[in-house]
Amino acid sequence: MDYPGNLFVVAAPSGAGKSSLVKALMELDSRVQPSVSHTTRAPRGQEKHGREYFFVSQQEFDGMVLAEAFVEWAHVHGQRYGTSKKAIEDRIVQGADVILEIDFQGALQIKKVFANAVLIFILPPSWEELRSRLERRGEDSAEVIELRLRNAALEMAQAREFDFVIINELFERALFDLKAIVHAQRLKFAAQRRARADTFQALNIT
Ligand SMILES: Nc1nc2c(ncn2[C@@H]2O[C@H](COP(=O)(O)OP(=O)(O)O)[C@@H](O)[C@H]2O)c(=O)[nH]1
Ligand SMILES: Nc1ncnc2c1ncn2[C@@H]1O[C@H](COP(=O)(O)OP(=O)(O)O)[C@@H](O)[C@H]1O
Repeated sequence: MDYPGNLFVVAAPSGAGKSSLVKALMELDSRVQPSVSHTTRAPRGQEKHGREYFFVSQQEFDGMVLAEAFVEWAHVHGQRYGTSKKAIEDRIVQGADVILEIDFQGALQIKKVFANAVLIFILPPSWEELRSRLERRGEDSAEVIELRLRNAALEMAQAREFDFVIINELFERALFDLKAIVHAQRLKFAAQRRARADTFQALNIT
């Protein structure tokens, strides 16, 4: 499938800094729009329905799975999370670049459906720093933090499957890398689309 917009997928273990990086990228680059996922987990302090996530019940999530409303969904940290078709398709058809913050299982599913999706993995500089960021964020209980750290090893083992890996040690440096990847890939895909359109025209392919 080919659309005028591009898909960027960012995955990382919890606490590596992906939400902060994606938020900062969107402030710098208005062509990048978020995909808002559905989840069965409860909202955290400042989170709003429809902004960070659509917070739904298990039954609502089941209904969406049955209705084939998701491009991908997965079990993560004991909850379910999914990207709806609605969250991305309209926007990439209109030429926007959509960025998905999802786990590695979802990222690999997306790559199967959208072969041109750009997969970016964010790594923390060390285990100590990952733990301390989760603790400093202060949003999760001690048990939830331990679960997320246990799952982090499995998630980080998937980093090699991604197109790009960014180490988020210094925030500004990691943001620069993310911005550079998005800009370079955008230019690459635009050039490919132009070359294909020119060739189709030259060969009278309609
Ligand atoms: N597969 C999939 N994973 C998602 C989706 N939305 C969020 N996630 C992932 O679920 C995990 C937990 O997210 P969240 O509860 O917001 O915690 P955080 O990553 O610590 O901020 C993260 O790895 C997210 O990237 C989605 O739509 N699909
Ligand atoms: N490079 C960094 N250096 C120090 N702290 C960071 C850095 N990047 C993010 N953080 C902090 O780490 C915590 C986790 O970041 P967050 O973006 O919520 O991670 P994720 O979305 O991957 O779970 C937040 O408190 C955030 O402000």
